[in-house]
Amino acid sequence: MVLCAVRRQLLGCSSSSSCGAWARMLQRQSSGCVYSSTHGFNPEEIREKLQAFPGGSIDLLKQESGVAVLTINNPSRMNAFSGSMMVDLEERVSQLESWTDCKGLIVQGAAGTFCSGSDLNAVRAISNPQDGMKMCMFMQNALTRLLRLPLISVALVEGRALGGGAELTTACDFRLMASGSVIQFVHKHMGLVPGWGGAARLVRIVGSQNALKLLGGAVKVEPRSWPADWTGRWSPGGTPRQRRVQTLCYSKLKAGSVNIQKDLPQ
Ligand SMILES: CCC(=O)SCCNC(=O)CCNC(=O)[C@H](O)C(C)(C)COP(=O)(O)OP(=O)(O)OC[C@H]1O[C@@H](n2cnc3c(N)ncnc32)[C@H](O)[C@@H]1OP(=O)(O)O
Repeated sequence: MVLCAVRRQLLGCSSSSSCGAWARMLQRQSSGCVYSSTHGFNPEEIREKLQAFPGGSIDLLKQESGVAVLTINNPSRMNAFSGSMMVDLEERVSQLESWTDCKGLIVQGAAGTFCSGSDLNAVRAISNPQDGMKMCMFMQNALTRLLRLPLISVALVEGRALGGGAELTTACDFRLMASGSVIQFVHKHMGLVPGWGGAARLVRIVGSQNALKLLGGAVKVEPRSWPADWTGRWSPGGTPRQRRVQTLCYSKLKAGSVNIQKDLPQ
């Protein structure tokens, strides 16, 4: 009962029926991967290969408020994803799937930057196309499950979100960018297409023409250069859902670890 009251307060519901409506609105398929054995995908096999490239971690902080914080933590490589971090991510998503009282998720990078994509050393070492494909399938599954969590998720972007880091931001409901931050799909500079499902998600967020510009031109997205629903500069009115996200972000700000006031409405 107490939990329901807290949930209602956070979601701004005035009655249990409107609370139920919110729950239904947020209801999304919380399981179900893109790739399974019917596609010849064996997660166990690729998990083992990824674990051979250690470094960094993906940390999950479950707060009593029901808001979780997922931190990409590999500062010596600008929070690039090592192989073991990919496996970590999948495990953290599983933990979030089973935490039924979780209402919100903030995805952030450690040490003032978001994520510089795949660890290039690991990418180079996974030298055959078959394993590269399996790694992409693995990350697409993990990020699809992240996006389908029945909660509100926000990518809090400080510093750079490059390559796979940019793709990760598209697996969240909203992106909130700190001053001076950049999201950039740098894949084309490396002769790559987004392998973590970011292109398909991007089309849904910004439309196909804008997605083509961002991907084909490796255009830098900066806090004030793109529409509000992309960079998180919400109008004071906003939709109810956007207001809930702002509430979540403000509580994060109050906790004191991120300084992004400049990009939020006063
Ligand atoms: C899914 C497909 C993908 O994600 S492909 C990967 C796409 N990402 C990239 O191409 C980003 C490559 N990195 C960079 O451009 C720069 O390091 C950025 C992030 C701009 C930071 O530049 P700067 O501030 O000058 O720092 P720096 O280059 O000295 O980097 C610090 C240390 O971090 C490392 N680092 C950075 N990014 C990665 C990465 N993706 N994989 C592996 N290591 C990375 C750098 O090598 C550097 O390490 P070290 O201090 O020289 O040992």
